Amino acid sequence: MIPSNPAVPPQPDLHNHPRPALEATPSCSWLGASIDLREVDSTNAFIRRLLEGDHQGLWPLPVAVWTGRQRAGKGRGTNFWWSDAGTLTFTVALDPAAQRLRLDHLPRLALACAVAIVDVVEPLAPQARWTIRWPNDVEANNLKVAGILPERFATPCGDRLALGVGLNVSTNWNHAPESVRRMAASVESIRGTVLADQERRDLASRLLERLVARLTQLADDHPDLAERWDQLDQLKGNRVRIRQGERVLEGVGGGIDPTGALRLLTADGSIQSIVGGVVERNPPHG
Ligand SMILES: O=C(O)CCCC[C@@H]1SC[C@@H]2NC(=O)N[C@@H]21
Repeated sequence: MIPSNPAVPPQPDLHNHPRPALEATPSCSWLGASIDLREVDSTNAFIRRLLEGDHQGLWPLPVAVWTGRQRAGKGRGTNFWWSDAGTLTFTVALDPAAQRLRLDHLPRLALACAVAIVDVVEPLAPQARWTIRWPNDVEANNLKVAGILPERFATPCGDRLALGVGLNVSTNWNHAPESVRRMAASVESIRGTVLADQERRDLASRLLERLVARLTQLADDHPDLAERWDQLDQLKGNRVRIRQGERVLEGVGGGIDPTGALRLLTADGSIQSIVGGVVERNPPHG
């Protein structure tokens, strides 16, 4: 089906021939364990049960959970996350101490992961304009290609982090809700052609590889990481409206600072550091 947003060119039909499934058990020495589920409610919810269950201390973190289908995919806040088997869907559970991550790194976790995703997808569709939509989306040509859901769990073994990723690789939008179709795209629809079988096979392990590299930069407070997310910032120079519960903040995006906060340049000339909230799509002009 063609998206109804007139600004969005029709997405090519890339789904009429059989292709290998997305590789969901990549070999990666960084992972202590990899669990591949045909179907689950949500990989983040599964990880939470794993980390809070009886055998919590026995799991060799990092653990990744992969699935071809989520019945109740979670987005940020109360949002749901729609996907199909063409979406690379996984959650990695981390022990922050083992990754040398401190509390103040946590707000930057999704950004580091977003940069890792761009590292992998940009070479597959280099003609597109790849951006990070603060705080946790990866977009191409202003269409959402990946969402990231970081969560923190307090367990008897200590704090644990879950990093949930949904990356639309070859998603078939025919059965997606209209609201999703209007704003989403896949790597293949952005590229305009299907990926080669080998590119599909390599995607998950490439992504893990880049994730490890970017998490290491985060732990080291390496300036390249912050420089990269600032370069990729979609909101920079654009009108932004952010909802924080009942509160609405308006201004112009002034970049993402090294702590991961969004700088908002407001009409009264001040700069506000925003650490949370929901960024509205299509804020009114004015
Ligand atoms: O865009 C968002 O608001 C975040 C979407 C995150 C989706 C991923 S898919 C894997 C993991 N499991 C979930 O239930 N959600 C995350």
